[in-house]
Amino acid sequence: MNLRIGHGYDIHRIVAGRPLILGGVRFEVDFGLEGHSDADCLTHAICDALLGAAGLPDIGHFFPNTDPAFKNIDSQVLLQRVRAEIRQRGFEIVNIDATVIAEKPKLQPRLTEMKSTLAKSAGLLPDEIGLKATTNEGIDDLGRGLAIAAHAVALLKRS
Ligand SMILES: Nc1ccn([C@@H]2O[C@H](COP(=O)(O)O)[C@@H](O)[C@H]2O)c(=O)n1
Ligand SMILES: C[C@@]1(CO)OP(=O)(O)OP(=O)(O)OC[C@H]1O
Repeated sequence: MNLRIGHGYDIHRIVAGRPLILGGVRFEVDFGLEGHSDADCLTHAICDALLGAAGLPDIGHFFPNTDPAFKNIDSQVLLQRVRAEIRQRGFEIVNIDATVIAEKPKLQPRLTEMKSTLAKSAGLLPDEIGLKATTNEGIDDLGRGLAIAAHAVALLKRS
């Protein structure tokens, strides 16, 4: 089997006055993430892991942050488009694993919902997605709650 691994990372600054969306799930908190799209850094890291595994350029190449078409776009739409791009090139997703680094909010109670939302967009079963949350233990700007970041890896096989 021809397997290909990819890695993705994204970070977005915390700001007031925007909704917080992570893994396609909205959190009812008084802050959100800055960005051109809905700023869902978890979904962006997953998109980059998938694109990287396929040997393709990153998310900004496909969905430029200068293009008004992507203003406030739901990142689940971007993930669905990334899935289509890699399928067109003969790849199928085997699994995805990701970690969100956030001081707040507590993500653990919503991880199942996030996995299920991401799985739908990626065309996977929920147990083909791994998802964890950790704080940055108060260290640096992530630890001071100034941003939320995510790392992801993805495995593809030739279909
Ligand atoms: N935003 C977060 C961060 C962490 N968790 C959960 O808490 C556990 C302990 O976090 P540490 O940073 O001390 O490792 C972690 O394993 C997660 O289950 C969370 O839900 N949301
Ligand atoms: C998602 C895109 C869409 O324009 O915009 P942002 O929300 O700014 O996200 P980022 O990860 O900084 O850049 C990637 C862009 O493709």
